[in-house]
Amino acid sequence: MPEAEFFQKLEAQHSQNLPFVAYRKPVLSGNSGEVKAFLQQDDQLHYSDDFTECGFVFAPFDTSEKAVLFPENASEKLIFEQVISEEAKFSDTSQKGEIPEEKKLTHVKLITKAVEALKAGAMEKVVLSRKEIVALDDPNPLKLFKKLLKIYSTAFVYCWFHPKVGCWLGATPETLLKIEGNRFKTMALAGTQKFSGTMDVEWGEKEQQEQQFVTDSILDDLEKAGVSSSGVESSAAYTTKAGNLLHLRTDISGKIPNSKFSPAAALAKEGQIPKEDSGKAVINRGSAERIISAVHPTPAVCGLPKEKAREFILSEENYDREFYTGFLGELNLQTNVQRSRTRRNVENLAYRAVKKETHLYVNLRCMKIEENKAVLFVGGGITKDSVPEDEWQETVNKAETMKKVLLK
Ligand SMILES: C=C(O[C@@H]1C=C(C(=O)O)C=C[C@H]1O)C(=O)O
Repeated sequence: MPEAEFFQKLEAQHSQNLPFVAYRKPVLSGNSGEVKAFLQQDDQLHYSDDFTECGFVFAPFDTSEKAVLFPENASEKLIFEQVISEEAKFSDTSQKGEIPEEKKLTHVKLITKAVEALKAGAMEKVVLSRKEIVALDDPNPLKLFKKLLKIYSTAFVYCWFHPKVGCWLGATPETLLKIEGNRFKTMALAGTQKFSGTMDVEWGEKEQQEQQFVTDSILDDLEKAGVSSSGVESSAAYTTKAGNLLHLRTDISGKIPNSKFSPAAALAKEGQIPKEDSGKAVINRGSAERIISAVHPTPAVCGLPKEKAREFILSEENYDREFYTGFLGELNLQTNVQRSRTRRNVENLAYRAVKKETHLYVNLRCMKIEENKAVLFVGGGITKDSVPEDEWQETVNKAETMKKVLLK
């Protein structure tokens, strides 16, 4: 579909106050990327019960709250191919968008309190965040989405709207979980410094340690979800760029086990679902739920130990994160896999395999649009070695990702 038609349809959807999401996955090679959209046909609010549904999911940070779903069978799907040109430059925000001193004092105070708790051994890491409000001249979310598409080609870029929930936009560098068939991928992303023209940088002890916490904890959570460490590969930590920032990243991948931990097989045995449904597809869908619940929220956005950090966040942050540090993306979508047309494959019709794919991202570098203002959400990992002033500056740097498309 031509780009102009894609955006006309989205504008029409938005002006009718109907739910939609438009998004593009990171473009890591080549010079084009697919921009897709789900346009829900009415304004009903659907939820995902257990991540076995098919569609686009938008989940909050707080796991006690429900994840919103745009069901695939209740949505029109659109797609266009975006040609990636050299990353467009928008305003240099470093001198603009003054933040009131009081905001800084409040955040520094919160971090100081956390460092004391960390030094006393209450936790090993806690991720603390804040929100920041920027007035908008033009709050049209689709215009902002177009700008995000242009400047952040290696991020997952999205614009999500539901009249009963709100409007969110973001450009996140972090995958929560990708599942293709019986293979999964995830990442441990933490540690931040400003990009100053080179990827060849040194990382301090604090950053290396906080990133290692994330890697270890994800591996641990996977093991608890039935993915044994022998089936998991993880890379060495390396430097990756996200907008004007650098992070430390470890890639983790592996095979999802079936049978033993399969809720589907168990249900079939108990006669709760038909025997034929205890097959692989169902098994893997059950596994998706188990893995999502095991890893989210990772210590990249919550902390360690997870429950203590979560309690600290909910009681001390003093605002509602809503969907920031939640996750979003494609859930159990069918993709056609073309296999070679060998005689055996042709006879077995195996050249037209259908795979289910789930691709979820952590909702970071994001904002909520409310009438004539944007509410930005930014945070960072705190350990006992954190310097409160530096942690404040890190949130200022992170806020630039969204400010680049907001400020003139
Ligand atoms: C919490 C955020 O980012 C996360 C925290 C990071 C850190 O503490 O260094 C780095 C990347 C993200 O995992 C955010 O962008 O708001």
